[in-house]
Amino acid sequence: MADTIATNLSGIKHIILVLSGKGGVGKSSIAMQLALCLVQGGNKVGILDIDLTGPSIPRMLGLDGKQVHQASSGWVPVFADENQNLCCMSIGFLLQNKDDSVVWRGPKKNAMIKQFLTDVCWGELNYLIIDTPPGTSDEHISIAEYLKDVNPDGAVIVTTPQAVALADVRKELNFCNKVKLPILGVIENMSGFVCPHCEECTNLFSSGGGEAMAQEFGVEFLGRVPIDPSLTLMVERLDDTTLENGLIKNYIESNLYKAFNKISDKVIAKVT
Ligand SMILES: Nc1ncnc2c1ncn2[C@@H]1O[C@H](COP(=O)(O)OP(=O)(O)OP(=O)(O)O)[C@@H](O)[C@H]1O
Ligand code: SF4
Repeated sequence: MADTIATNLSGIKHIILVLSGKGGVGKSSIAMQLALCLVQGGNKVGILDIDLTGPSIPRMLGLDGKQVHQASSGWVPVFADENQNLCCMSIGFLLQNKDDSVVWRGPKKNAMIKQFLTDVCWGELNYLIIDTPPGTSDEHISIAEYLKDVNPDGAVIVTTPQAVALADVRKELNFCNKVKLPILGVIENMSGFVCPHCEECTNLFSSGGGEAMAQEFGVEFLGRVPIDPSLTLMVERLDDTTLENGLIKNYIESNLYKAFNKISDKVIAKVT
């Protein structure tokens, strides 16, 4: 089994998981932004969305309603751009209707995740970013187990400045230590609101919690990402425009890119 996964993923140079202790902290947005920064830097990138009950990657990349093509060699992931530099796989592409819900027990979820690793033709990629569900559930335990023989580079942990999200992240850090998944660092999302008029950053909640927690656990603090309402607008306005002319172009002009590009450089430095 492990051999099949290792063989199927052998063209991928780096595997990075994105985790969060709590839902809604922006884990999928962070996975998407990391992918966009890496593509912008000239890399070939894949996103695997293993959030089986709440897949958000297809919507975020404007790919809702797209279908996965079944080739003789396996599932062809959905490409988000004409140049085929960003591809993704999600349960969302396999559901008849995007509002269908997946109510599966652990074994069925594990089988699906394994199939994503063995049956998707990922080909040659510089990076595979794996977006996970919130918390530490069956999906996390199985992905850590399935990837054991391919030595993933590690996990990026996403939190927000609120104390409750930080407490949940502690559990996530402990989980990584338990399954021996290296921790690449912590990102504090929704950290302050940048005024669209003067670019002054106002901290709506206490700030610095993510950094303090990273210090306490001896892991790197990768940086802060501000709240930027244009992120939601960017995603909502995605239509048939190509990724380069739509999402990537708008993204690199936004405040988020300014903050995130530095974070993405730190992640690259950690894995290369
Ligand atoms: N920095 C940000 N600025 C503005 N909006 C943001 C930011 N980060 C995330 N959001 C918005 O917050 C919402 C939740 O984000 P997202 O879906 O990425 O969270 P999540 O942690 O993956 O959630 P879950 O795993 O529970 O589905 C989305 O509408 C997203 O657009
Ligand atoms: S931060 Fe400055 S420009 Fe923005 S709303 Fe406040 S006072 Fe106005």
